[in-house]
Amino acid sequence: MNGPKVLQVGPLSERFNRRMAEEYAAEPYWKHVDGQAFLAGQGAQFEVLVTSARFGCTEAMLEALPNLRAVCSFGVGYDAIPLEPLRRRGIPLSNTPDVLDDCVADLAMGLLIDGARRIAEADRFVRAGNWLVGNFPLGARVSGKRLGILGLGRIGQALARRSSGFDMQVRYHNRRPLDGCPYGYAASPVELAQWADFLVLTCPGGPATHHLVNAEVLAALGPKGLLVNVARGSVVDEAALVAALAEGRLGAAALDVFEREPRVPAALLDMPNVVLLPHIGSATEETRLQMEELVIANLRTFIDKGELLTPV
Ligand SMILES: O=CC(=O)O
Repeated sequence: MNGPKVLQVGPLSERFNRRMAEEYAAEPYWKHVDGQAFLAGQGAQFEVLVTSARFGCTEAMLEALPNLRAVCSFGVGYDAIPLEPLRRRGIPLSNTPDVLDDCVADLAMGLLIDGARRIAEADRFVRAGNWLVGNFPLGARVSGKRLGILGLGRIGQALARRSSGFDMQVRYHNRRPLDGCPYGYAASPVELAQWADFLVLTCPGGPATHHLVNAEVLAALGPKGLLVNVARGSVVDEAALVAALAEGRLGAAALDVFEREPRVPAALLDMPNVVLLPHIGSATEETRLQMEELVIANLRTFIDKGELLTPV
């Protein structure tokens, strides 16, 4: 194929990998035993980097790509991609916004209901034969409760819309209040957590939100509070979360993301009041296909017009 040489950092679906190889002759970086050594010899030929929220890339990789002109990433978060070197070199980055909002918001709602009504725990109870011995303990009501959303962006707003079907009151915290927003604004994460029954994290990851949910926020959420995280593990001080749950200072947690994925703190594995998912927010057939199409649409637009369709 004529056109810019493409380097693909990590494998996505087989369908996507095949398209990248057949239609764009993309070089599969992950197949090189010593990727950095490969780039040291061959890096100068690549002009476009295709990666994902999960694989990201390192500063060393960017340095070994002196002719890089664009980065196209699969996923909405880009905290695994070093932005400063890209900005310095004027290299644009695209992500896949909008197409995954509904699925991530659906999962947040599912986790919220699971955490409050103890669905996964009740399932384990039945499977273990415990129903034959006694009744399952009561959960917490979902409808009519107070929903605090930390990060009212596109996904947070999709969640807020869903919560209206459950007659919930909604408040949020962002760095600044949103103009014309129908929901109440809390001036800090602590203030939001103090008010909320359920605190759901839908903010971006990265340095600006690192450990935004700390011991103080968890204490404010309290022994009846539920924390739901579909954002990034780095937003929560995981050690403080484990301690708060272990000591009964936080009611429950329902988590799709962790600080050191795929590693989950061992202490959480044995806690009945914790729901643990393997980062599946956008993981549906329909949404993943749309995300793939959007990566390819960005790549195509860059090849044809020298610009990206959904630049960050
Ligand atoms: O976590 C997934 C994403 O950022 O899309």
